[in-house]
Amino acid sequence: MAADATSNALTAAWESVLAQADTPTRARLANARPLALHESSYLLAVPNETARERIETRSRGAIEQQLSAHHGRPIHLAVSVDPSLEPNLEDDPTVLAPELPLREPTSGGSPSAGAVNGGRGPAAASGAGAPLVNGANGDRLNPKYTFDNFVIGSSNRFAHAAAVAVAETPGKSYNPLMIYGESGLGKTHLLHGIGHYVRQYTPHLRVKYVSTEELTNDFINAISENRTAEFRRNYREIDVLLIDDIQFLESKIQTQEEFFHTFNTLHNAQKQIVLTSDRPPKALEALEPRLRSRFEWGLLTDIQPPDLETRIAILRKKAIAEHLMASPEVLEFIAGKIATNIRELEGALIRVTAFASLNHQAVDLHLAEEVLKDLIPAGVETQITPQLIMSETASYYNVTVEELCGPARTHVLVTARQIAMYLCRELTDSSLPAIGRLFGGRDHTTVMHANKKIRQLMAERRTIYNQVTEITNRIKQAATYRR
Ligand SMILES: Nc1ncnc2c1ncn2[C@@H]1O[C@H](COP(=O)(O)OP(=O)(O)OP(=O)(O)O)[C@@H](O)[C@H]1O
Repeated sequence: MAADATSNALTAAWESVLAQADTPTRARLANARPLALHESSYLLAVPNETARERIETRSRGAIEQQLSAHHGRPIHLAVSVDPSLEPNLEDDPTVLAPELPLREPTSGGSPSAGAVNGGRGPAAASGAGAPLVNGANGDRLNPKYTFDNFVIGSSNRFAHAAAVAVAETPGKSYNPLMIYGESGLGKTHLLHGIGHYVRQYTPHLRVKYVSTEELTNDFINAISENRTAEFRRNYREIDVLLIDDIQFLESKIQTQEEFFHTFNTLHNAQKQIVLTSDRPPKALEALEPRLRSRFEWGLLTDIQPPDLETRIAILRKKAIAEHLMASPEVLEFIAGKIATNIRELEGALIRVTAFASLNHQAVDLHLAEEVLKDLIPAGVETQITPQLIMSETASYYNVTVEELCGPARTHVLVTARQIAMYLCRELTDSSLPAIGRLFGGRDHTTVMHANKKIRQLMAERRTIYNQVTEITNRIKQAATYRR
């Protein structure tokens, strides 16, 4: 009853805001959802960073005024990003649409992409960023991530075999199956591979794929809207539950509690659970011990970085699948350059072939060397830290690091911030949440968004590509100087 009253008060306040809003504000609020009113803070969720920026910069005053009038006391608006509110997970590409009034980069049009480590660059769009489709069971699987497209080598043979075993007899072989390993080594690919396989060969089974971030958002929304029964049905009436990046459950106490019960329900009913993580359960220190121990009940398997032969084989497969023309010696050259992340490996191949095609040149060794000349050789320790990236980016845009981490959302600051976040992800091992914390305590979804946005803009706009390249060069120079 009390919850109903709270929810009614929240809705009534929101309706009063919408009623008073002018047309542009109403458009900005189209997919917004009020989450909670806590004392003098009104919490609103919007689907993406663009919407948040627009509301913060253009509509905050009017909304706060109306909320304060409605409640008869000063109300502060807090806007969070919840990507699940997005009808289609693609972002609004207009966030940085107007060209920025910035000084021109000193070196334009360098063939080397911005990111020195082979960056996910524009290329990544065809990999992890590829669209997810809704399957018959409501699961969302990337059509490219199948077992057929997965190259097996000594580094991933065991994980692949375990994934196939689980896909063939869900709930019977290993439960849960937990695959862990560093970023970009194929964990998500295997998870989707299981999903595809089950859908193809046992279509009556219900498969659900979610990232831990979506799971957490779903749970928060369910609580705030009194829909926990529905949430439980959605996660418990499932035959194969595939959860990506479970490390993001760390420190989320309430979601952990809920997931604990979901896990038990599924496990008791012999339903299959598959998890991926960047670390083994033991290293997930901010996870409840009872969950950690459950993750160890079934089979734990890691994925290691691939050896040279596997890397070449992955590139060959990718080149064939994407109709990219590259000779064996070029593939070997690229595979020799990037050893630790398959996403970067694919990114480098796509960058080389894209550059050749843009400039009507053949993909030969000389061109590949030129395009990838800024890559940091495998195994070389760099002194690139998030702090260095932040200070170099701030100085490039003539802003301070405090401003970069602060709340202001002018176009220049938004671009600078997103590029700095992108480079932190590309050039350092920092996790998304760690980067978010460095940038004034922002959420990891904000960092994820920035990453995706800059990758997309680098592919679409030469200005951004050049700016990222120039800032990267400066960072490298500074890091070399410090060595
Ligand atoms: N063995 C493989 N064969 C073919 N492609 C692979 C293989 N391993 C990884 N890839 C490709 O590398 C890219 C990155 O893989 P994926 O997204 O699965 O990594 P991940 O381990 O889940 O990384 P993260 O932890 O950052 O999410 C994907 O495009 C994937 O298809």
